[in-house]
Amino acid sequence: MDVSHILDSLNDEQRQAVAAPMRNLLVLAGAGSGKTRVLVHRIAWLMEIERLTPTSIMAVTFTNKAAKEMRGRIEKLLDLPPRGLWFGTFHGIAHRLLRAHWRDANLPENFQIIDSDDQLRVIKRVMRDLQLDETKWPPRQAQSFINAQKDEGIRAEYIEATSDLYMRTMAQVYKGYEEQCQRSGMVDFGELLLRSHEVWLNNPQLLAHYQERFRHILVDEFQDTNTIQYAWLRVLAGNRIPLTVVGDDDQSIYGWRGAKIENIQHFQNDFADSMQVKLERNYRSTSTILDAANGLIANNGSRLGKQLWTEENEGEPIDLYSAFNEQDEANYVADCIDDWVKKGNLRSDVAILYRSNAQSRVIEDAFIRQQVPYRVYGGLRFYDRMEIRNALAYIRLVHYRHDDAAVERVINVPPRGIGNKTISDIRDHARNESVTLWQACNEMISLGSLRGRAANAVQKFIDVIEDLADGATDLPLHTLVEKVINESMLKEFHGSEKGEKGQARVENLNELINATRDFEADDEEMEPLSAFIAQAALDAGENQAEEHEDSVQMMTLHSAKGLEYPLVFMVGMEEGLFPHSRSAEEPGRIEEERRLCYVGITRAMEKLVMTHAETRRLYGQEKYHAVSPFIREIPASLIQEVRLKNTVTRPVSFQRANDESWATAASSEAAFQLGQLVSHPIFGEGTVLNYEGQGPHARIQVNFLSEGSKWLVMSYAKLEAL
Ligand SMILES: Nc1ncnc2c1ncn2[C@@H]1O[C@H](COP(=O)(O)OP(=O)(O)OP(=O)(O)O)[C@@H](O)[C@H]1O
Ligand SMILES: [Mg+2]
Repeated sequence: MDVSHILDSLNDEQRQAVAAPMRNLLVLAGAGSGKTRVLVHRIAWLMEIERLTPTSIMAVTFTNKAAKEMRGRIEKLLDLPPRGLWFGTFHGIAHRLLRAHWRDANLPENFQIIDSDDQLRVIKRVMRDLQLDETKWPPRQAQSFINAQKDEGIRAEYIEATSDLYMRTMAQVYKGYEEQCQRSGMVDFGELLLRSHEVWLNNPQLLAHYQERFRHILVDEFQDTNTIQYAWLRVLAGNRIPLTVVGDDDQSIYGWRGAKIENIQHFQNDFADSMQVKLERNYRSTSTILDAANGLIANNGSRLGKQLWTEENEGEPIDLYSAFNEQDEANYVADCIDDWVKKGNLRSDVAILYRSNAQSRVIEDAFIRQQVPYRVYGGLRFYDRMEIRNALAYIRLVHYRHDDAAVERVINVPPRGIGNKTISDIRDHARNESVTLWQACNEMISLGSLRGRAANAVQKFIDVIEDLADGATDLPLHTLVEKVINESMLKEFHGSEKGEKGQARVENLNELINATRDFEADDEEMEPLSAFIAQAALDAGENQAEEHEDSVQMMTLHSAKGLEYPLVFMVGMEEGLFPHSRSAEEPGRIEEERRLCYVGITRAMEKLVMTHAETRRLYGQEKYHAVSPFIREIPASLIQEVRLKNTVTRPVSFQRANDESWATAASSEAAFQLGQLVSHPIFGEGTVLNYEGQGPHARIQVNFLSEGSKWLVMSYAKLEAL
C-alpha cells in the first residue's frame, strides 16, 4: 500500500503520531507545530491503512469552522469526501446523539435547544414562582451558577444541602429550572453534554453499541476541554475506543469558562496504556516571531515544558508602534495595510487581533473612512451588535418619534410589561388608522383602548422617550447619548447578562458614547444628532465586505485560536486592557492572559505588529495607559520601535509642533519638530516622537536608535537638531 501521500509531507515525529498503533495517543506540542495537520493525516491513515470506515471515526473540533476546514483538508488528501464521518464540536455531536436517542434521554422527540436569552427567561420565570426578589438575586447570576454546575457535570440534586443561604437558593432555582425545562422539552447548551453523558451511564447497551461502532476518536484543542466534556470522552471511550488527542497547555485560554488544563496531565492516567508524542518544530512562523512567543511564555510558572524551534528565516523584526491615542493607532494600522496591499499582498492575509470586542469600533471607523474592506469574525461588527442597535433605536426615537422600526425594537426592551398581544393591537391600530406606531401608542392611550397594566406600560415607554427628548437639542451629542443609555436602562439590562458577555455589552455601550464624542459630521450644516444617526446607519448597513471580497480579518484573540495569517496586528497592548484589568482579581488569571498573548503572537507567519496607545478613551473614560508588561517579556532585540510616520497619519501632531506654546517651551534653537532627527551626547541619534508640558517642565520623547524611546526634560537634554 502506498502511503506516501499521507506521510511524505510530515516530519519524523509527526509521522510517528500519524502512523501510531491504535492506542491512546497524546500529542502535546506548541503552536504551529502541526497538531491539526497530524489529526487530519491520522484520519486519512486510519481510513486507508487501518481500513476504518468513515462512520467509525469521530473527530471533535473546537468550532464548526474548524470542523469544516478539516473536512476540506481530508477530502483533498484522500481525493474523496469522507462521507459519514462524525465531525463536529462537542455540542454538535452531543446534539446528534440526543436526537437519535431522545427516548433513552427522556426527552420529547422534538425537543428544542434554547439559547442563553431563552434560558434567562425561563430562569426568571422560575424565580418569580419561587418569589425571589430579582434585585436581591440577579437572574443572570443564577444563570451563571447553573451553567457552571452543568460544565462540572453536577445536577441540582447533588448539590450538597448546606446552611449557606446563597447555595441553598441557587440550588433551589437550579432545581426549578431543570423541572421547567424537562416539562417543556427544552435543552440548553450545557445540558446537551450532561444529558448525553447520562444516557450512556444509564444505558449500558446503548453505550456498548457506540463502543462497537466507533473505532477511533480524535480531539483537537484538547487543553480547552472542561470537566463534563472530559467525562463524556472517558465514558464513551471506556477501555475500548482509542483516542488521539492533541493540545498545547500553553494555549489553554478558556479557564474562565470551565476548561481544565489539568485534563492533559490526567490523560495518561485516565486513558490506559497511552503513548505520547511531542512535536517541537514550528512550521508557521519566522524565528523572530517564535522567539518572541517563547520568551513571553517562559514567564509562566506552571508549564508542562516544551521547546519550539524553527528552520524558518529570522524574518522581519516585530514592529512596536506607540500611538498617541486610539485614533492614531487605528490610522496607523489602516496605513500599514494600505502599504501591504500596494506591495501586491492580499487583505485576507491580514488579521487584527484585540482583547475585547469594544476595541474594534475605532479601527472599524478608520477602515470605513479609508475604505478598507473588513470582516469581523466570530462576532458582530460594532454597529450590528444587539446592545448598540438597541441604543441607536432609542437615539433615533429621541430624534424622530415616528421611526416604526425603532419602536418595534425597543418598545419592550428592557422589558416593561408590554406583551405581544398589546404590541399586535398597537400595530393593528396603526394600520387601520394609517398612523405611525408612536401615534398609535398615544392615540390608544387617550382613547382608553389600552387598559390596566398594558396602558401603564405603554405610557411608561412614551414617558421615557419624551423625557429624553426634552432639552435634547441643548446637550452636546455625547452627553445626550450617555443620558439615553443610562435612562433607557439599557446598561443595567445588558449588564446583568451572565459573565463576560454582559460585561462586553456594557463596554460596547460605553464605547458608543466614545464614538459620539469623537464624531465629527462630514456635513457641518447637518445637526450633529441626525448626522450621527445617518452615519451609524451607513456603518451598520453598507460597509460590510461581501463574502468573496478580499477583506481584512478582525477578531478577538480568543477566536483566533488555531488560525494563521501572514501579517498579524495585536492592537491595544496596554496594561489594564491586555492583560485585562480583571485578571488581577483572580489567581491564575494573569497566566491565562499570558497564554492568550502567546496564542496571539503565534498566529503570525511572516510579520507581527504590536501597537499601544498612550492615552485611550475606552469604555467612556480617557485614560493614560502604560505599555502592556507582556511587551517587556519579549526579548527587546526582536522588537523595533516604529518611528514617527509622515504627516498624513498625524495631522494633530503637526499642529502641535507649530503651536505657539511649543516655541516657548523649547529654547529658540531647539524648537524641534515631531519626527525630526536629533542627536544626544550619550544616547546618540534619535527621532522626536512627542512632547508634553511647558517652560521648565517641558519634556520631550525621543526614540533613540540604540536605546529605544526615552522621555527627557527639555531644559537639560543637550539635543541637537540633525
Ligand atoms: N511537516 C510539515 N511540513 C510543512 N508544513 C507543515 C508541516 N507541519 C505543519 N505544517 C504547516 O504549519 C502550519 C501549522 O500547522 P498546524 O495548524 O497543524 O499547527 P498546530 O500545532 O495545530 O497549531 P495551533 O497550536 O496554532 O493550533 C500549517 O500551515 C501547516 O500546514
Ligand atoms: Mg491547531
